[in-house]
Amino acid sequence: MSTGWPQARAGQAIGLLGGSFDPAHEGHMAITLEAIRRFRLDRVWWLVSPGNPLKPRGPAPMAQRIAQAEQVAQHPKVRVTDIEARLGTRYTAQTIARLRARYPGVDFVWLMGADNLVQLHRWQDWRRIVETVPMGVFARPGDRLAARLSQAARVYRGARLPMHAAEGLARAPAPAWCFVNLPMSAASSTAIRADGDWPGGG
Ligand SMILES: Nc1ncnc2c1ncn2[C@@H]1O[C@H](COP(=O)(O)OP(=O)(O)OP(=O)(O)O)[C@@H](O)[C@H]1O
Ligand SMILES: O=C(O)c1ccc[n+]([C@@H]2O[C@H](COP(=O)([O-])O)[C@@H](O)[C@H]2O)c1
Repeated sequence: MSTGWPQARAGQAIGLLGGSFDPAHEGHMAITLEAIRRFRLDRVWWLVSPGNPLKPRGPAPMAQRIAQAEQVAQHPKVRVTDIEARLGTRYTAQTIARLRARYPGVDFVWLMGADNLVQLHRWQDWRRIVETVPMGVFARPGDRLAARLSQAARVYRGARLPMHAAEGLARAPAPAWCFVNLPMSAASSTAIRADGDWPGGG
């Protein structure tokens, strides 16, 4: 079980993949590995959320989601964490502010799928997030077009880096974001829960 604070040194580039992970699946791993490669990240931390503020249904218990995520995230550069539970945060803007204070000199990059870019403008202090950390956004089946047309993409269209500049994203001053087209994974927690393959699912 991942407890304790992960280590990071000043100068390192750390990707943050926040999620419900209810349960974790190959899609999470696919974007994590792509982020490490494209953005030259030293590590990716999975932030297992105590509960997405926009999702009405509560997730399976934290300990269960963490244990399952650790089975999926078998990679030396990937760390599953309960950081948000420790910090007592579930809003990303607050989490990022607290992490930056706790890890001075570390370059954090927020990672998410295209479906989350579509609704980013509904998150608490969403502009502060975009203006604080660079963001890597990953194509997801069905959401590519909506992501491009999203409010966040339109407001920050001038801050978008082309794919060939992705390796500089972590060191770029915010706002900066990059949309990554990759062989898309159709995996989703919703589908796994619907199949009845996740005991925490409802
Ligand atoms: N197949 C995928 N391709 C791209 N991004 C993904 C994929 N699956 C999850 N993500 C991204 O990973 C992050 C965490 O996802 P989350 O834990 O909510 O899984 P999910 O499959 O989207 O769950 P649910 O179906 O319950 O909404 C989100 O930013 C999400 O967009
Ligand atoms: O900060 C917010 O207002 C906010 C609203 C919705 C989602 N988020 C974060 O987005 C991440 C992805 O959530 P999910 O449930 O789609 O995996 C996770 O870290 C959530 O805490 C954050």
